[in-house]
Formats: sequence, C-alpha cells, structure tokens
Amino acid sequence: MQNYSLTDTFIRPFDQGQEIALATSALKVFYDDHEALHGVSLPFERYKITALIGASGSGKSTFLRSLNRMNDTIEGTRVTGSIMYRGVDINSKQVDVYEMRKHIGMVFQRPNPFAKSIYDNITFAPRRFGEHNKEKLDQLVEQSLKDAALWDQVKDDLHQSGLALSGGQQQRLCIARAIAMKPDILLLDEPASALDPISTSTVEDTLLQLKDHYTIIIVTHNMQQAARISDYTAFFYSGTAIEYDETRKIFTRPKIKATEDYVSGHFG
Ligand SMILES: Nc1ncnc2c1ncn2[C@@H]1O[C@H](COP(=O)(O)OP(=O)(O)OP(=O)(O)O)[C@@H](O)[C@H]1O
Repeated sequence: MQNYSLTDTFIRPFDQGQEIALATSALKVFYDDHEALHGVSLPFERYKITALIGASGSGKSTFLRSLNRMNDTIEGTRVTGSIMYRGVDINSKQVDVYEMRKHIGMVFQRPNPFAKSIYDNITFAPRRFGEHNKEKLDQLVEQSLKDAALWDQVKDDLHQSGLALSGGQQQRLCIARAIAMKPDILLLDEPASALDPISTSTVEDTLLQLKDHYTIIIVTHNMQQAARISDYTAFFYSGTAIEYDETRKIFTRPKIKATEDYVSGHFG
C-alpha cells in the first residue's frame, strides 16, 4: 500500500446550529501495547447517516466498537480520550455501560438473532429492563418490525424461530431488536456484507427510512453503499480519521490524496 502523510488531514468543521448526537475527541485505542487508533476526533450529526470507510486494518471497527464500549469486552484493551453523548463522557468508568447501550445500540456484520422466536428476539431486552405488559410488548414488536421493514413478511408468524428467516430478514430482525430499545444512535458494522444484492438493497432502504428517527453510524467496505446512503463520510487511514466531510464531497472533491486514491479504487 502507498504511504501517505498522516499530518495531512481534513476534518470538516461543523456549522453553527447543527445538532451533534455524539462526538469523540482524541480517541485512542490500545490492544495491549499496540496503539490501533491514534486520537480520532469526529462529530456525528443527529438524524444523519455517517459512513466510516477505509482499507482493512485502518481502524474502522475498532473505532465503531468504542462508541458503545464494546471494546471493554476485549481483554488488554484500553481506550483513552472522550466520547461525548448528551453532555456525558461515556468513556468514563462511572458510566453504567448496560444503561448506555439502551441509547447507543449495535448491529453486527453477521446476522445473529437469538435461537428464539421473532417475538422473543425483540422483547428479550425490554423484558430484562422491566417491561412485562403484554399489550405494550405487542405494540413494541409491531412498531420495531415495521420500522425495520419486516412486519409485512412475518406478522402472521411471530412465534417462528428467528433463525428460520433468510439472511436479509435475519439482519432486519437484528435491526428491529436493536431499535426495540429505542436508542438514539445505531452503530452498524458492515451490516450488509454477508447479504445478497437484493437483501443489501432492502437493508439500505431500511436505514434510509430509519434516519428520520435515529442517528446512524455505519462501517462499510462498499463505496457505492457509502455514496448511496450516507450524508457524511469519514475516511480512516492507518488508525487515523484523515478526512471527514459531506459524502458528496468525499466522493467528488476529496481534499486528501489518500482519500481520492481509496474512493477511486487505487488502493485498498
Ligand atoms: N481484538 C483485537 N486484538 C488485537 N488487535 C486488534 C484487535 N482488533 C483489531 N486489532 C488491530 O487493530 C487494527 C485495526 O483493526 P480494525 O479491525 O479496527 O480495522 P478495520 O478497518 O475495521 O478492518 P476491517 O475492514 O478488515 O474490518 C489492526 O491492526 C488490527 O490488527
């Protein structure tokens, strides 16, 4: 891979009045002695989709996982810097991580429904957090499945196993499960990479619908996908976010040579 200067960065400043749902400052992640992220400062605007792009190993997933403290589960991992959410630094040790994850949910690369019914997949977390009213749970299941564009396909079969659905449907079930907790922010790590083009397209449509109510941050290797669905794009290179801007600028007039080479397919 070609080497580019890391002193050459462009992070687009935010306009006055834009509402920031989440912002990192000088975020570093260490896996034992290895510094995998070198101080990433990025804002995420409310009700927008931000794509994180970059070559394999550039740190996108490491960064995404830090945003709801999933890296805490990896032994030997240390995260420094701040992640501001509603005036609270959620990287602080005092934060109740389980409570925080109600607000910042995550969907993984491979669809991973529980080996339970569709209904139980969606109500599992709300029940654990104390919701036992059948009528409310029924409404939650219907609304979450509608928001994830799955209701029409499964409404007569809510008690069949989530594992009996197709890959694309399973991924939408995982999105429904995440939004059943009514998070503010949805983190998605390559949610369509294991899916066929038709399922990919339905998941993309679902995300575009969801951004009316959620702030979405998505890691993707698919440049067309980033261009199709995101409002903002951050380009990761060697553990640093070296360019962040409106997606249309990243894809038409990037300011940094490494970004231009990556989006035009010249490296990575
Ligand atoms: N659990 C881990 N333990 C040790 N090092 C890790 C771990 N996860 C990632 N790394 C290292 O951190 C760096 C960034 O990896 P990361 O997976 O975040 O990159 P990525 O851009 O998401 O890559 P990909 O697109 O292949 O998923 C790499 O050097 C990787 O080897």
